[in-house]
Amino acid sequence: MKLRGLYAITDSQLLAGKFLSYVEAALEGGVTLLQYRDKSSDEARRLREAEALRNLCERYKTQLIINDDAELAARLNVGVHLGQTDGPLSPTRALLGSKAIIGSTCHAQIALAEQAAKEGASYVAFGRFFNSNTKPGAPTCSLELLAEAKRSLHLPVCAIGGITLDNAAPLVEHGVDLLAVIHGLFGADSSAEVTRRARAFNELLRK
Ligand SMILES: Cc1ncc(COP(=O)(O)OP(=O)(O)O)c(N)n1
Ligand SMILES: Cc1nc(C(=O)O)sc1CCOP(=O)(O)O
Ligand SMILES: [Mg+2]
Repeated sequence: MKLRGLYAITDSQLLAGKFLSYVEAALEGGVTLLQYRDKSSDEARRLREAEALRNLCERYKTQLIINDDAELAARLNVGVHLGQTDGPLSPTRALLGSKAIIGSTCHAQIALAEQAAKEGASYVAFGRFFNSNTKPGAPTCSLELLAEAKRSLHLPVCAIGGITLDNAAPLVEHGVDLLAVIHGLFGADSSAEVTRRARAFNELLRK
């Protein structure tokens, strides 16, 4: 499967009161990967929401990825995204199996991406590229690193951090496969606007 397109990531605060309607609006506009990102420790709610997302994703033929939590991903038989402090990649690959999508945060370091590739990552994520409402303190990454990543790695490359329709084009020009977006997608005033934005992100990646 080709991993290229919009990578929509949920945010429990931003989506409060409109969680499923906004996610469905994004799926309507086209989403290659949907990440469930919830930093709470409310296990019951996390399971309920992740199951609801899995059902939606099945309807729209979108792949669901769970942030941080390989056990929950294994329980739902979906993919996982791991940061540098979220646990080792190789045992997660063994747990989820060869077909599961596993992503790895590599900040601005090609060496981290090479290591992730060796350990079985399905894609590598670099960021942050712009000012981020969601994670203002994330380390920064340059556009030049993307071109280097495309040259030296044989995995889909994902960009994250402050991405909007107004600033995404240079990322695509530098070879990005996946645009990972929270606020620039779900910070919209209406579900119709979420769908419009999702379509427009995909349009950028088709060029
Ligand atoms: C696609 C994607 N890229 C990077 C991250 C960040 O992961 P991490 O560094 O573990 O930070 P948290 O998201 O867990 O706060 C991501 N989630 N998704
Ligand atoms: C979760 C996350 N990780 C980042 C990284 O650089 O690793 S930036 C980020 C936040 C992405 O949200 P927004 O699109 O609202 O900026
Ligand atoms: Mg994490």
